[in-house]
Amino acid sequence: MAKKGILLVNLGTPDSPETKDVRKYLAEFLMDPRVIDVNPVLRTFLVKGIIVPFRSPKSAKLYKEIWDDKTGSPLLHYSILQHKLLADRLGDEYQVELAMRYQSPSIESALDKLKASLVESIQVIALFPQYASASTGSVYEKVMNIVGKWQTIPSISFINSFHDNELMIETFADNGRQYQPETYDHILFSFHGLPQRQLIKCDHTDNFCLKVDGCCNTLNDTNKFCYSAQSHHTAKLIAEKLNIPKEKYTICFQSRLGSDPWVQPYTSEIVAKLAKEGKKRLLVFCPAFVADCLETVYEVTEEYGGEFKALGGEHVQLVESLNDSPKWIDALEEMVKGQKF
Ligand SMILES: C=CC1=C(C)c2cc3[nH]c(cc4nc(cc5[nH]c(cc1n2)c(C)c5CCC(=O)O)C(CCC(=O)O)=C4C)c(C)c3C=C
Ligand SMILES: [Fe+2]
Ligand SMILES: [Fe+2]
Repeated sequence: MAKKGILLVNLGTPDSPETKDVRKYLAEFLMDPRVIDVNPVLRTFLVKGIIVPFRSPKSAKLYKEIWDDKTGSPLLHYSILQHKLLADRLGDEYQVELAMRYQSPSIESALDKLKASLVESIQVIALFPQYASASTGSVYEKVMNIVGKWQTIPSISFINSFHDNELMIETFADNGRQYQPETYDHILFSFHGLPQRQLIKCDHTDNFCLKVDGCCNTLNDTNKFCYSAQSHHTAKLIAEKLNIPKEKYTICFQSRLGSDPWVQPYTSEIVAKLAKEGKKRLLVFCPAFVADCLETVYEVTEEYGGEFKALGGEHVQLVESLNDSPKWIDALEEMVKGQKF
């Protein structure tokens, strides 16, 4: 009997922490028109002329800090575990493949495997809880470009986002609970940032995101695809599960690149403000990531942790990502089985 194909796709990571591989990764990633969304001439100049040459050696040093001798990049390591655990869970009726949007394993090679197995359908899950054109949108465009050239196109489905998935929220809450959030001075929900213009472009009404006061802080029918509003919603659901009162947490955005305005407030500014207010211990959730990666392990723990301590704080504790938690695999299984063709 024909199997059902499942394609899990995460962002991608360099093949090694060496500068040449980081350069190759950053060039592929940042030349994506959905990531650096400016005209092609300016994008090529910015990426190939400035960002890649200057950033690659610095990023390579950071990747070396988080690279494990045996398992390599945490992002790839946990993605491989998630793939294996989900495949085991789903059994013979399904064929599950893993791909990365950038670098390896490629989306092309994973789709080729599903094609060769004559799967009856393909369900694509971009592993980003909140929708952004630069992440989920880019994965789905790439899949459509490849599959669109096939002679026979199977039934295919995409999940726009899973920012409010109950089992995912519970997994983050369970991970946080073990640190006893009530013993921390303040809690941060730090999401990957996004240029503000990308929020505006995702607003199909053209007069809501960043135009109406508080527009991107509350999810509603008008802004249901807004990355910021979805992020706020995820954070509120985790905070509710843990009974964290509103005044005890802040939603913020990290990893800004370049000088254009990104979604605010910036995590670095919040960390500095909290240190100046005399807060000593921070607990940080990063619910834009389903696997620990450079942006969580290094940026939160080392970079923000260092900045916080330099300003008088004592400790920044990262809450682990979903990684290989059984409940997160339950969430993936539920997403797969809940999808009707
Ligand atoms: C959560 C989803 C992500 C969105 C949205 C996103 C947008 C985005 N990112 C950059 C620039 C960089 N991001 C980098 C690393 C990185 N980004 C995500 C996820 C999203 N990015 C992840 C999971 C990672 C970690 C990868 C890993 O190998 O661990 C990097 C590289 C690291 C560095 O040099 O600092 C850059 C650069 C932009 C410009 C952008 C939106 C427009
Ligand atoms: Fe990123
Ligand atoms: Fe918005």
